[in-house]
Amino acid sequence: MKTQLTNLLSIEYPIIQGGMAWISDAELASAVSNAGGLGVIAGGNAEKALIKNQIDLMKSKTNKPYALNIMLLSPHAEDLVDLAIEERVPVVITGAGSPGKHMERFLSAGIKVIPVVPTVALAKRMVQLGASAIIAEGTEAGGHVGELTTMTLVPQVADAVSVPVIAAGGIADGRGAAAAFLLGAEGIQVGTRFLVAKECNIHPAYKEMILKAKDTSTVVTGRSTGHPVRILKNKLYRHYMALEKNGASPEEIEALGAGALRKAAVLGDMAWGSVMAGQIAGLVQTEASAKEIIEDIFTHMTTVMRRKL
Ligand SMILES: O=C(O)COc1ccc(-c2c[nH]c(CNC(=O)Nc3ncc(Sc4ccccn4)s3)n2)cc1
Repeated sequence: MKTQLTNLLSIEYPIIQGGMAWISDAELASAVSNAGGLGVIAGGNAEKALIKNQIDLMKSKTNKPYALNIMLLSPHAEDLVDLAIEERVPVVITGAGSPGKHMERFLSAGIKVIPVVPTVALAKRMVQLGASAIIAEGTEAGGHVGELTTMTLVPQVADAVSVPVIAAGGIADGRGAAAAFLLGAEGIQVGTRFLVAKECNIHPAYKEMILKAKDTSTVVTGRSTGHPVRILKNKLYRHYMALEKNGASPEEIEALGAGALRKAAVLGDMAWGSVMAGQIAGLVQTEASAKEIIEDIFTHMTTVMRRKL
């Protein structure tokens, strides 16, 4: 399927795998890239050496395009900016902040930058700074989220910028993909459904929790600390709510989240880990390979579009 995004990135399908901290490693990313999408290695809060290993592994597993996702709240973000330039990473995706101060260095190194944004204003600012495309991520997404829904954010960003827009948040099958393209997107970003990809190395308990999730299984915590994050409801969530209700300080609440995502993804602690997932988790019912997931989404999308149009 050709779109402005597949042309820009030289990929076969207009799909980007969500860069999920502690989850999106070279095994998942290379499977997605080899299947024709854009595989993404997540920098998360990891140190430079660990991500360099993942980039080396990626280069050994695929010669297709891929991206490094740099989470700008990370204390190691500056190091990962250096690493992306040193390793000549083809695409950098940024999240949880504005990559403005790094844009010139990325562009000078020939790196395509695709910021994730939660608002039109940020999208316009990023394009002015030289972004090659924009991921407009709705509040339906897992992890760190803005306030606007995908349905409302995507068409407004598409009207506001001249570069390709990728829709993210709440997309897991052909219907979501069809909706995204009708809203003006040139591609989609999918995170939650790739959590149950066979090549995704999260703890089996995490996958089980995604497969059992319902429409109302997620909630956004941390609005009071300025870092709203969508997670599956569990004991950690109920403890967050009790702290917020009892007037705990933002520092106390933030402290609860430190290392909580690793606790969920690596250690499989579904009670006290931060089990990040999007609202579409309720639609994710079966495990499959990254290739099967990608082909299912676009086959389903073609069927839906033919039937409806
Ligand atoms: O600088 C400004 O004006 C504010 O700019 C932005 C504000 C928000 C965003 C944004 C929203 N969503 C995304 C992309 N998605 C994400 O970044 N999702 C994430 N999930 C888990 C993460 S790790 C984390 C994060 C917060 C607290 C604790 N841990 S990051 N970026 C992007 C830019």
